[in-house]
Amino acid sequence: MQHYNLIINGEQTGSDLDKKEVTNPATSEVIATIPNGGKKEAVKAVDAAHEAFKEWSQFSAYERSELIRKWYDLINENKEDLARTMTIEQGKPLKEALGEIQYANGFISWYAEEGKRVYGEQIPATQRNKRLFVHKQPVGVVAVITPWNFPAAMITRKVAPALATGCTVVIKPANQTPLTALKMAALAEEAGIPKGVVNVVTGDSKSIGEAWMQDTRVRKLTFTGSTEVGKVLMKGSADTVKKISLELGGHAPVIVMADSDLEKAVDGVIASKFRNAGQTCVCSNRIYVHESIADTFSEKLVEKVKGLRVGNGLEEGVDIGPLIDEDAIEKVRKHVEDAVDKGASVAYGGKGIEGLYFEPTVLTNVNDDMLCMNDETFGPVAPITTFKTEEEAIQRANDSIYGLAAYVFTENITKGIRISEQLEYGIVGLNDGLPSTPQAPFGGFKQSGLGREGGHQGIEEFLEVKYISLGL
Ligand SMILES: NC(=O)C1=CN([C@@H]2O[C@H](COP(=O)(O)OP(=O)(O)OC[C@H]3O[C@@H](n4cnc5c(N)ncnc54)[C@H](OP(=O)(O)O)[C@@H]3O)[C@@H](O)[C@H]2O)C=CC1
Ligand SMILES: O=C(O)CCCC(=O)O
Repeated sequence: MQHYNLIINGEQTGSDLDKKEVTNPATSEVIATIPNGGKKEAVKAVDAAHEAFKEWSQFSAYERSELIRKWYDLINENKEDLARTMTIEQGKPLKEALGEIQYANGFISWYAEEGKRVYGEQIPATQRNKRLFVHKQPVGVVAVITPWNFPAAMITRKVAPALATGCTVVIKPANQTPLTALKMAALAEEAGIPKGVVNVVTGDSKSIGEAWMQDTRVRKLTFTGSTEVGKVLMKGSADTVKKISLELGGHAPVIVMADSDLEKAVDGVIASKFRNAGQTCVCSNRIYVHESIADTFSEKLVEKVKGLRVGNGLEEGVDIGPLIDEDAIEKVRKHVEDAVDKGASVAYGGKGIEGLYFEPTVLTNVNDDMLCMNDETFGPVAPITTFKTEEEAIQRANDSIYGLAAYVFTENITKGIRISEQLEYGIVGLNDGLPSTPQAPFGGFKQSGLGREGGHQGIEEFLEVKYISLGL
């Protein structure tokens, strides 16, 4: 079995530490071990990143771009291996893992270019003898904490813009899926990105997080994960007043209007709901269908869901892999049981399968009091409820503490825009079940987070604005 090391200051280190096991959720086999790092390693990583910042921040944007682009090329050359590693540590089907590597690399290629467009400004002065300039500078050392559901893309969506601006990073990938991240960081070294610019620490998340939150040299935290941990990190960052970006939980509503193209709507829900076995924060969680088309929509959805194959993600033709762990299965089971107890019908699926697998499930006759309509299921369950009017659908869709993604299906584009504008969500897929893309801003309203990742908005999160007033 392979043992992976921490990457600090360009060195593979930590083989003397206690080990944590990484398991394959498809088989429950231990596939690798990683160091159980803690405060000491977290501080060493910041030492390295802080030192490396002095040089890396002085590279020109074009020099950094060239190295970041080499990293892109190496990831591309190694995409099959990275995807396989992802499937065995995370569970998602190989075709989806490959798609994620390409998506992740999309952030690298996009920000390799966007770093060249960090423009300043000159502001007209009041007096003749003054010149007013605005510069943008990298914030400094950035702490990056990522979840297990997207082991590659959540890293690059943060690290690529950070590196493009001249920041250096200390990364804590999820301990359940650290291998893809460690391999990608090793490729960054191989690409010639200077030592200390990209550091990775695995281990005791609480100690590592606390060390970084308390360290005044860490100027920014960027996190994707649960709202609960996001709040802990937000509080922890307050003492040193760090900049923070948080990409937290979601509870995406889907509104299917009576005039929607049903094929498009069903395909959109399949894409958004069953991607990564329902384990994304932009997965549709609540499906509001106009009462006049609800039966037809449900029948068509069930027909398509029947065609989804569940199994080990390494097998050809599998669409839905295992969930990440026993807690995830338990949560999904609880949501289905609660819905059935409160009157929902199981139109398809509804049960766990041996191991960490759960049948893709469609529930009908769902109401707003059910757990699945209020709490992120993070599993392959599609709950369908009906509505009578546009106002009712919008009001119920907005009735959530979350505000990450929402979806609307209608062939009337005026209506589609009108509804999209009223939804209190950071991302709206209008006749589109997969809106995420590197060049567009990703992030949420309300308790779904702060800041944006992706797009030109995503690079601003890593920049400080400096105003220089020149007296002539
Ligand atoms: N927005 C999103 O994309 C995601 C949302 N979620 C939601 O959150 C639920 C729980 O998932 P879970 O994986 O537990 O998410 P967490 O928020 O617990 O984990 C996300 C990351 O934060 C780390 N972490 C956990 N606690 C701390 C801490 N005190 N200080 C610093 N870092 C910490 C984790 O480390 P480690 O786990 O390695 O110990 C992991 O790297 C899911 O069921 C889902 O509802 C989950 C993942 C992604
Ligand atoms: O936050 C997540 O669940 C991962 C991001 C998914 C996406 O980029 O579409």
